[in-house]
Amino acid sequence: MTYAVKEMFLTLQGEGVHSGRRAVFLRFAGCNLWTGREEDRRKAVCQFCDTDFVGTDGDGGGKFADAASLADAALAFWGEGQEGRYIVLTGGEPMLQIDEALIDALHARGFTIAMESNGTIAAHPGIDWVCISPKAGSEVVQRSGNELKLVWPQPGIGHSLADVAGMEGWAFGHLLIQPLDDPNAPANMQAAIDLVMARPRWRLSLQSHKYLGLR
Ligand SMILES: C[S@@+](CC[C@H](N)C(=O)[O-])C[C@H]1O[C@@H](n2cnc3c(N)ncnc32)[C@H](O)[C@@H]1O
Ligand SMILES: Nc1nc2[nH]cc(C(=O)O)c2c(=O)[nH]1
Ligand code: SF4
Ligand SMILES: [Mg+2]
Repeated sequence: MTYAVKEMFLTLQGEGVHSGRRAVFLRFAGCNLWTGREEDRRKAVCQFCDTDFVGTDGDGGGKFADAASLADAALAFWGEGQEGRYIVLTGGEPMLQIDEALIDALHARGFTIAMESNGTIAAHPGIDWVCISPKAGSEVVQRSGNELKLVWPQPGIGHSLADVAGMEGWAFGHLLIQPLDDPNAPANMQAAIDLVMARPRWRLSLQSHKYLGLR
């Protein structure tokens, strides 16, 4: 299997429970909820994406012929040291490309594997930390995992508290609300705070890399 990778880089995980953790980010090309082209955004299922995942032309990106060469490249980004090796598989939608061979190759190199997914494709069982971020208008089939990270407010979910209550019945270890980053960011932040104040099982997740000037 060949893998199409948009970019790879070493940074701190900016979001969620592991925010602040040193991590290699492996961003796969392509998504099933948007083509990634601006002219298609308004008709996409997911319309608020903050990420360029088109093509393989980013730093550290490319087409990798097999799992071993991709895992070797990821290890090179981590650098020296065996402790705490952590990789975040994201995209685009990573479950379009993740397979057993890649999971095994990353584990063989000592990585703990995290994934950021929209949940429309069942998560690979070998992933160590599963983060699912539901998108209004899509069918979330992956209703269990480590963290559920709901972008808020979200037209279609954001105005229906029943949807939020329903998600509280899913099998996640942590429930997180992440403010929608768009031109209404200040109001979105307040809406996210209001939701967490009203529903104490949820906690606020900030995209800290954007405040820190990290990738
Ligand atoms: C770019 S997505 C890639 C992984 C996967 N496709 C997904 O949606 O979970 C990574 C994370 O960024 C979040 N995200 C994307 N655009 C955002 C925005 N404008 N504001 C806040 N979070 C956003 C997603 O919900 C997801 O949790
Ligand atoms: N620093 C940093 N943390 C992140 N957490 C999730 C991200 C993503 O785009 O999946 C992301 C990202 O793009 N950068
Ligand atoms: S599902 Fe994820 S990668 Fe795809 S368009 Fe939405 S936020 Fe972007
Ligand atoms: Mg991002």
